[in-house]
Amino acid sequence: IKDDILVFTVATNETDGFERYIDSAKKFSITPIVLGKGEKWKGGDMRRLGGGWKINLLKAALEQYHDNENEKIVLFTDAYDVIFLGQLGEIVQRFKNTGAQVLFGAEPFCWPNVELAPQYPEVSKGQRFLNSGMYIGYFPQIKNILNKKPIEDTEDDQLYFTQLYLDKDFRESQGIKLDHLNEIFQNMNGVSDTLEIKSVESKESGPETYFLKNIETSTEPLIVHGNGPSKLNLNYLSNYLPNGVWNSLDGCVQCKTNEIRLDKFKQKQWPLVYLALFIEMNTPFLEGFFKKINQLEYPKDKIHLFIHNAMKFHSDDVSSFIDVHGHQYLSVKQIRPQDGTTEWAARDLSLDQCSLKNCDVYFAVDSIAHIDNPFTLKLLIEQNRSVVAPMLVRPGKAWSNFWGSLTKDGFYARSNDYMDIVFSQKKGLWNVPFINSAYLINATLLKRYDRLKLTYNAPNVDADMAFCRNLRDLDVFMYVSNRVEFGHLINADTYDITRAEPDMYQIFENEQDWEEAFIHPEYSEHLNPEMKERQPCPDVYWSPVVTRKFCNALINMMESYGKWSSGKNEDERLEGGYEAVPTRDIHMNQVGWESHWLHFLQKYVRPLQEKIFLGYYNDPPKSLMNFVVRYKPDEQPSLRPHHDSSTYTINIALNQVGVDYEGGGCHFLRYNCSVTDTQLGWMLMHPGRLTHYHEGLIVTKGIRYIMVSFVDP
Ligand SMILES: O=C(O)CCC(=O)C(=O)O
Ligand SMILES: [Fe+2]
Repeated sequence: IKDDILVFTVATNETDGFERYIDSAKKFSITPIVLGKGEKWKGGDMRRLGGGWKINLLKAALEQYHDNENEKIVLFTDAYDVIFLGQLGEIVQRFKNTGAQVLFGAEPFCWPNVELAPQYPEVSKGQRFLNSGMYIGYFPQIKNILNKKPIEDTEDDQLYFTQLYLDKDFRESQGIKLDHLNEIFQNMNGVSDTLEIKSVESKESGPETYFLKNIETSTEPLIVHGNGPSKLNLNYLSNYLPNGVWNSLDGCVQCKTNEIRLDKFKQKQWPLVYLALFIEMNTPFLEGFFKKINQLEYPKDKIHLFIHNAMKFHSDDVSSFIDVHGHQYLSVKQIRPQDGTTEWAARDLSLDQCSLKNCDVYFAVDSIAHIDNPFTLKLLIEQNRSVVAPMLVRPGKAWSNFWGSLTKDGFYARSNDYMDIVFSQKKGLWNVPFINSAYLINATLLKRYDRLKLTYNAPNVDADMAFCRNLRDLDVFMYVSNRVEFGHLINADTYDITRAEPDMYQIFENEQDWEEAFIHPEYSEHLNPEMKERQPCPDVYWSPVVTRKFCNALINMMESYGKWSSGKNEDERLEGGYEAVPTRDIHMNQVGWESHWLHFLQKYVRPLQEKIFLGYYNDPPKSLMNFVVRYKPDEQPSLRPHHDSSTYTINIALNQVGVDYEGGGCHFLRYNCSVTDTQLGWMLMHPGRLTHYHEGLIVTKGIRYIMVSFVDP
């Protein structure tokens, strides 16, 4: 016969923790009776004392049952920080095996009154002290315990049970025992280190099975309680437990519950979004940032836009984005650097604005967060969680927008699975203690908690640290998703805005973005051996390498620096102090861009060279002469015939013939062949000596700029 068993819990709010509790119960077909639902919590401050109310609620709930139901079993657990890991039948079986009439969970701390510790019976193994978050017992004994003496709602329930347990006569008369070895109940506080998530391979080809193992007591507990500070450890466990929420075959299974599908609705009915952008630091590639914001696949007339820009340097970027795209949004609110608003105040304000506009979701994106996947906003909404962040990582690095774990004082710590998640070896929806840079918040949260509770403001901590701490305190789960790729993080650490064209200097720190901005979109096709390079003159090869943005930036770098050489033979920049065929130029090292240029040579020019001049390898290529030449009718309009001191020379056109200047080009005397229709961003590559005696043709109007390198001199 089926055991007659009642499962009770107390939960006033349907928090994320409560939902998780219920989900875990459902997995094992357990239907807890939820006491206190919708009521105002009367049990005092749970972080210190209180909880007497839980006793009173259960006492009242049990009144409807008859006293003679001797075989009825009552199981009580907390809700927000508890998950079931096993079948009720198994729980009851193990309970019966203990021989106890009532079994409480045990923990390593004598709490709330440590002075009672000596009164506890000693144990040789496991946990010595009573914890009241989980207990199981026969109905009559449970009733006896609950009715033993009155307790105020705000008095401490654990103290109540502790006192009864320490009364030896009462304890023995009611058959009260503690689950010292965690056969059923695992309270985590203080013993998280002894807990391991284990998995066993399936015998068939199915996914592996997960269970919790206490390696100290060698037990596999059936209900786990992340009491006190251990609730973050429980959050970590619950990414894998109970079995079935995640496995390596199917990825995340649990993440599919409660999802919504926006395509089922007309766009008019899609959630109203409050999109809040934050530029709190000078940020490389902000243009790319805005481009990706603009490309989000979501109706702009369903988006209120908010921008806090704290950086004067970016004022023009922000204005031009708003000028061009602002009108498409439902509304635009802008806070400028001159307004002097602090980060936390701006963030708090944006939450208030979201509520004011009656938004359904709030989406914060910081300037370092590049949302490359245009479906990100839609996917995050469809994920339908209280708070969910798209995982963003610095490309190739372990630096991301979430923390897997926290130190005791709330700083960064790495979880066991952090690297697996960051490098997407494991994909899923992960409950983590800290997120930043980009995240979606369900606006019902903003309605539920006032700005005192849900604020970015706290003394001596960063805004995002303060906010995440508040979320943790409110039992709001923060998820980070790497179910698909969403985007990446910009590294702003070395960004030096005192330079002209600071983005150009980011070739090392933000390679991917640098490439996107500055490398010609057709460049990579030209690496293909099948692709024949254009050859305007014998052994002069012609390929696209850099973008217009690159060309403009390089010219601007040089013109801002402004110290063009005199064009005389004497040149103190050179080792020999002498240049036989001088140009008016500026060297890369004069603008602090030599190492960047050499990297460009190695990464982008060398592969083309290896394809074009077969059998010549020199990696990394060397080059002492890297410079931008300026030809001007009234300055130096041309360059007389010469050889270059190079194995091969590259010559990139930085501006456009017929538009920016007239005349110009490069003439190869041996072949009587000229390249005069040079293309902006395209590179000429030719041998430097012997066969390729050449000259720079006369510029008759405007200014011609080229970028020249003598490679492998
Ligand atoms: O003007 C040109 O395209 C040729 C420049 C050149 O040969 C050089 O700078 O060495
Ligand atoms: Fe030359």
